[in-house]
Amino acid sequence: MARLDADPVPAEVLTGALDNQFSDVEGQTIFETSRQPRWWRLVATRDIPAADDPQLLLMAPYLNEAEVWTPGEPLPVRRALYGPAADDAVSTRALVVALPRGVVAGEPIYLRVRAPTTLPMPVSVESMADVHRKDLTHVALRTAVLATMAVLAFLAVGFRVGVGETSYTYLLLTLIAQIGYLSLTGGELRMSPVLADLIGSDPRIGRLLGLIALLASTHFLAFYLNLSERQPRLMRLVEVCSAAMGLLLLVSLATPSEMVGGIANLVLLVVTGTLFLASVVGCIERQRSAFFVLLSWLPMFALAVWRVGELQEWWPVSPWMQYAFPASFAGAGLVLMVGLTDKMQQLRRDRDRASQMATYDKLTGALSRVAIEERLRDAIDDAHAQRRRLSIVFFDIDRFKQINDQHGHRVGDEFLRIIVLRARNRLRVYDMCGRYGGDEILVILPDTGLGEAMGVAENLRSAIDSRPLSIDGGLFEASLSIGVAELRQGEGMSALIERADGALYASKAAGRNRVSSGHAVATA
Ligand SMILES: Nc1nc2c(ncn2[C@@H]2O[C@H](COP(=O)(O)OP(=O)(O)OP(=O)(O)O)[C@@H](O)[C@H]2O)c(=O)[nH]1
Repeated sequence: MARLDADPVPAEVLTGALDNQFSDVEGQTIFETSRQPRWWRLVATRDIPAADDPQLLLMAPYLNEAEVWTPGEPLPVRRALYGPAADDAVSTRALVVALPRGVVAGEPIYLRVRAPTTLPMPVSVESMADVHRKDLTHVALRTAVLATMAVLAFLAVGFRVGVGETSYTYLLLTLIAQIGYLSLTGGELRMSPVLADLIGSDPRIGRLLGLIALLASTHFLAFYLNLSERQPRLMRLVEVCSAAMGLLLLVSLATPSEMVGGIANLVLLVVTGTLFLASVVGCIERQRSAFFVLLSWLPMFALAVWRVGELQEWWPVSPWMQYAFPASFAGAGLVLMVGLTDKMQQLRRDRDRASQMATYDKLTGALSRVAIEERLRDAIDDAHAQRRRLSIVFFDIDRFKQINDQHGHRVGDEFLRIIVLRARNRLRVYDMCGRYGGDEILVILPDTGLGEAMGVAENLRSAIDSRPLSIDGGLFEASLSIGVAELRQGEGMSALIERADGALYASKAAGRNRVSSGHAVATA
């Protein structure tokens, strides 16, 4: 292969008069860095008979356009992925030009190539049968990748609506922009003639979609890694990069300049490096989400480095890249979707644990003060609405302070725990028991009148008084002072508790270890 760094009129080139001005190019890839049309000369090293039905292929063309003069043909064949020069008879894998007379070794084929972006275009010759066979594989692979991403995008919509989590919107935006970018650069977009006409050959659109994908995925990953809290300094760097990307996004709309692409690549490098560093640090700190990010990014990162090497011509262009790169996008989307769902589950577990802690008292397992008050409020509303009876029992351990002072807090804790356990064992399943204060316990007895409630209270008192508590091998006498009150018509929670509390203190005042009702004092 050889290249001419000029664009003379075709007649001059085709006569071979300028052949000595062409410079040889190694490998089999057209890699056009100039934005001006340039001439290429391809010379076969062996004969290819016309019977093989040979076709010249220019792979992964994206926006590149080629005019091809095959031997013996006075007029060129024009080929492009989009526009009037597109050939719908073959897939978007390559620009295909028939070589109906076959190829004779040493005979030149001239190409005039216009490349609006710097992307390598490997060249090969295949039989028509091979073109069709490989086209089928190409379409199957590309469809699998794009369909996977589309399914992930649908799932992201479902999760966004179902779970109500904003980060799914960023994931959705990332996927949509990536699908757009891939189908634009891969040529699938031409299946929609309207879209193809509208944006098909505009280099700004690819850049724009690439930037949107990058911006959305950066936002998503920063949220996902919880960077603002865990690594605020890296977050600031990511914010600066995001602002730069936003600016580039606007600029890329205004100008098709290559500079935008160059700067965008630089920002991409910085932001990728930052997020990569953040996820490595996260992994060292055993942050679950960081493992997911690393898992999803490593293949993409490795392929991006490989691609840069190709673009820098450090190594030849690999044909599998046009499948591996999109597949890594789909893989990353899948891993992140799983990772995000895992995070949602973790959040739910945390929330459940927090709610469990807020509802139950850790030491005794009884309801917390907030929870027992809430239940009492509901029970009172029900009792008033359905004209049913409701009573409460309020008890306090006698001389509990002494236990703490003489035997220590640990024994005191165990004392409290056993008393509440015994009390709960004497209650019905629908009675509710909560720790109201330090050693004060409130019991709600639905559908219960004062007389019956006094019986329950007496039962509780004797459950503690009748048998000493066994703690750490020692036996401890314990007793309860109890107040009972039945809900009166129109009475609210505070008034009811106040009456039960008053009765409790009446029990204390009368010598402890006894049950009192809202009015009278009952002796043990
Ligand atoms: N071990 C332990 N002690 C607690 C806990 N919560 C409160 N207390 C203690 O319980 C004691 C409550 O004392 P009071 O009810 O005021 O007095 P008392 O000694 O029980 O005397 P009377 O109630 O008058 O019979 C205080 O010494 C608190 O420090 C707890 O969770 N664990």
